[in-house]
Amino acid sequence: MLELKDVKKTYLGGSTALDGINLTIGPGEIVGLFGENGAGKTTLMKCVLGLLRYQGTIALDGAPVTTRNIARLSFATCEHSYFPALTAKAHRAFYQEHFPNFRAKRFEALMDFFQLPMGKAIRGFSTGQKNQFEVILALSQGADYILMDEPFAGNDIFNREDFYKVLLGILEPEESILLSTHLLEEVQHFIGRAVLLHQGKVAGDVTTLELEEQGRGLMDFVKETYRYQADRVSRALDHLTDRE
Ligand SMILES: Nc1ncnc2c1ncn2[C@@H]1O[C@H](COP(=O)(O)OP(=O)(O)OP(=O)(O)O)[C@@H](O)[C@H]1O
Repeated sequence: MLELKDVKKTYLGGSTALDGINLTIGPGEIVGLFGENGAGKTTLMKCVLGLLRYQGTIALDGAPVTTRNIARLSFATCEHSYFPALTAKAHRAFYQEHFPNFRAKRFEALMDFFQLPMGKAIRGFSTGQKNQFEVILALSQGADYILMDEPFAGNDIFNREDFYKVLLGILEPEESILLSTHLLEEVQHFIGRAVLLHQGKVAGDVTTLELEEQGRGLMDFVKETYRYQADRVSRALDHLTDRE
């Protein structure tokens, strides 16, 4: 169980990115993390991983996240965490040595799925391939909480859609995913729960089962939560062009 209690993050210079986040993610949950640009999604993940200082508490099965349990968390980010000069083969050897639960079979199956070469330095991959490799590492590390922050920037729709299907097929029941993305419609059949952030606060939290029971779609829920203003574009244009 990953538990965030009253987590606050204020960056130097005074910008409040997280404003009292309470969130619990249990084993096996696949959670979509949504929110406008600047809502706090990346900051939340970085706090969980201990990459940023924060106020409040974050615990993994009741224990703080430290070097003792950090391997239970993995992170795929478009800021990338792989070694650009190393090949996939060298990454496999490195991960095998440093992560006792490394899933070599999954690593190879995903390399094969994305048709990535084992013997080429990652810096020679295309942007989309680099992101694919980042995701492969996060999924193969052997973590039970896998955090993915906009993992598919630069990937084509065919790769993304097939990938979600493959992912659902390979995940073990105890593996949890926290996936931040703006591609809401694309992941709606993949996730089991949606958490909506707005200005550093949890604005909505719903399971897809609850939505089904209410006969509502994820898009309806999101629009209602954000009180989506259909006339936003025209108002902005009016404002920009000084129309009355
Ligand atoms: N290093 C930083 N220094 C100062 N402010 C920051 C820093 N990183 C993020 N912020 C601010 O914190 C807030 C949350 O940013 P964050 O990157 O977590 O949002 P996000 O939801 O991931 O956005 P996006 O969808 O655009 O990636 C924003 O107001 C942002 O400007």
